[in-house]
Amino acid sequence: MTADGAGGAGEAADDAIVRAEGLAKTHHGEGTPVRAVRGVDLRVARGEFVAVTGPSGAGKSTLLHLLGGLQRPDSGHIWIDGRRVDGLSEARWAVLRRGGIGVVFQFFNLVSNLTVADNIELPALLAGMSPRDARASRTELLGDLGMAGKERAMPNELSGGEQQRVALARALVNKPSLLLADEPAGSLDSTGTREVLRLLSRFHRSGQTILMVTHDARMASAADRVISFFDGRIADDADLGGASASPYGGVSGVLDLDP
Ligand SMILES: Nc1ncnc2c1ncn2[C@@H]1O[C@H](COP(=O)(O)OP(=O)(O)OP(=O)(O)O)[C@@H](O)[C@H]1O
Repeated sequence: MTADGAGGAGEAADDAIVRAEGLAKTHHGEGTPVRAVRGVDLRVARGEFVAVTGPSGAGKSTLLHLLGGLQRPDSGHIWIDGRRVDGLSEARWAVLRRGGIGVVFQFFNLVSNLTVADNIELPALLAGMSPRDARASRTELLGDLGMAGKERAMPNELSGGEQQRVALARALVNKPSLLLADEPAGSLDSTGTREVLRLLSRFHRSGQTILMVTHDARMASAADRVISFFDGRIADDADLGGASASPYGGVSGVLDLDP
């Protein structure tokens, strides 16, 4: 095993951005412990767009939290970009999320006393981007998300959907090798969903690896691959054959969201 724990012959040839083996997590809240993730093996190749779907309570968000270092597995191993990460400290996970992993969750977690512009630029500046490049990147992302002109707004002046888009822009500003997204259009109307989907598809076409949890079949059908999660396990893993090569996903009418 190497110093960072990524051992084994052939490791260097593995183009997986994410690899997990035997991942398990039980939540000990009030009442009976919940076995949310029960032995998951997963491999996401560089450049893939993977959707994770499944019923409420299946463990999808827990899986994403484990892969983003926001919760710790009880057992199993995780590699990100070939590097073993399940033993990393909180601080090292934070560094990884700042640089290599963009995370956008259902709750936007924007900094309430910073403007939209500052919320998006902050992670870029923390990762060492020049103020000029951070500003340019922020302007492009806000334009793509239909939010140009909202730079100086405070998060509490935005609708939920707008906050969601700012959170997505913030997650993408550092061009992370992996985007983890939990219901990235969860609170958006059909127009907002369409914008987010278009943006995700565009980033994916330019090489962005995306692992997205969604309840929305329209969102899922934009992915290359759909994993059905059930009772803490992968119940099905279907390759859609590069569906997202089309800007609107591979399923006819996927973006025909309006009633
Ligand atoms: N912090 C926690 N403490 C206790 N139980 C938890 C905790 N987080 C999740 N759970 C439980 O673990 C199970 C899986 O939850 P999780 O949020 O991962 O499922 P999900 O598939 O993402 O659901 P949803 O689609 O409703 O978001 C559920 O039964 C949930 O109640």
